[in-house]
Amino acid sequence: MALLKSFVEVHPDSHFPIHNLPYGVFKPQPSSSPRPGVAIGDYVLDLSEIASAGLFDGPLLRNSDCFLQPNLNKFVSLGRPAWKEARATLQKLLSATEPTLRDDTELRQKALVPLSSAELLLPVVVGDYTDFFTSLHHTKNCGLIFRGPQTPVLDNWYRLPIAYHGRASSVVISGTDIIRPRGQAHPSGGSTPYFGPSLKLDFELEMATIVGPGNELGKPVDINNAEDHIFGLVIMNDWSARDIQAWEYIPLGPFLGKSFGTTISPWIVTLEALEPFASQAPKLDPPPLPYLTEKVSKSYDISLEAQIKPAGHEDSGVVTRSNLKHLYWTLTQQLAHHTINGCNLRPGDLLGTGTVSGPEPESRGCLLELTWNGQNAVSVNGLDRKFLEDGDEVILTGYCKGRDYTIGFGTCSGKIVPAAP
Ligand SMILES: O=C(O)/C=C/C(=O)CC(=O)CC(=O)O
Ligand SMILES: [Ca+2]
Ligand SMILES: [Mg+2]
Repeated sequence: MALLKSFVEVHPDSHFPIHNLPYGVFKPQPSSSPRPGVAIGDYVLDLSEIASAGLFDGPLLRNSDCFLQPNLNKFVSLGRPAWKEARATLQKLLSATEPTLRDDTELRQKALVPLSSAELLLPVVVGDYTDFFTSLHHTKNCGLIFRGPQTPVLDNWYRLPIAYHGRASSVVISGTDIIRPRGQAHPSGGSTPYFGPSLKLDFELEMATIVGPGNELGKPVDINNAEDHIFGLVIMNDWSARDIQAWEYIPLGPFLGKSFGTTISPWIVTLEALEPFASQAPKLDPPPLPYLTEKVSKSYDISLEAQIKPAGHEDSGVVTRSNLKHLYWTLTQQLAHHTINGCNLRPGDLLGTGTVSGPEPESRGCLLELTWNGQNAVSVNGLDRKFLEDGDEVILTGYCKGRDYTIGFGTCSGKIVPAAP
């Protein structure tokens, strides 16, 4: 690629260089209406202003009102040709050599909003949320902890990407407080369930696909077209109450132990921006059925990290570092499998990858694994943690490091506040 540089100054460590241009939804002022934007350095470019100025002048977006909406659902429904057109238009408008926006003081002042003053909102209306379970390391560790050493990973796991249907209503944007859930749990050794605030509140370090056009009911997505239905990715924290979960989820799966809150990062990083970081996906053994066999099987090299910031502390401490490339099933296999029975996906649906644990003990993606269900503590700035305490803030982040730039996701954070009385 020719040297791409913006007239907007971008710090070399910024997550948001001109190569990224992730999409979000924001309000420039508390009283403004929500509108789409892309992040560039320390600014958000207001796409409603760019559209109103007639600057989306390509054939697909010229007459579209997709950027005059309070969410990105319409834009993501348009599909890859429109996404590529928007990216080309925006990279040109923001480039150092293009005068249209650079030299129009009035438009620049309206359209470039400092990130520090913007309120970031959920980028899409999430109609449905599904969570997969595609890290072999996470699956093995959970199996050993919850089910013992006999068969920590069941045979079906290697044959299909296992998932459960999550709860879309409690998907929240980064920065939203998470109220410690109350519920039933089985006390060890006891026969009567305990009821009260969860004693084993955990985070899960995940990423999630934001679905693009989706499919009609009854018409599965072919595995080799599945990529056309992936608009981009976000970082996700699938908060989990391990005590509630362990007691309630046999035999039907996760329910109240997970549905009290799921946090996503505000910026959707597109597959176009991630393409330079695509890598060969792991070889599956046994080979998958034909409907899950893809001509090109891609992973992405995305470094992931979880930090905890205890109440009253200035600094956060890193508790784990992992990478999206550790996943066994690809994003496209997850998506194609989801539709194989005819189930329809809709624009803005959220498909969690599952907890992204790596092979080393330091790369485990949740406290359940890191502390082996509370048997050991991890150290956070000199404090011991087995599970999350009130006031703890969990900060997830992810990025791809290129030679001259970083493609980042920003942060996905949430603070635990005490349970309702
Ligand atoms: O293995 C279990 O019993 C439980 C696993 C989870 O809670 C993980 C889940 O939400 C899916 C994932 O994040 O991989
Ligand atoms: Ca999960
Ligand atoms: Mg959840």
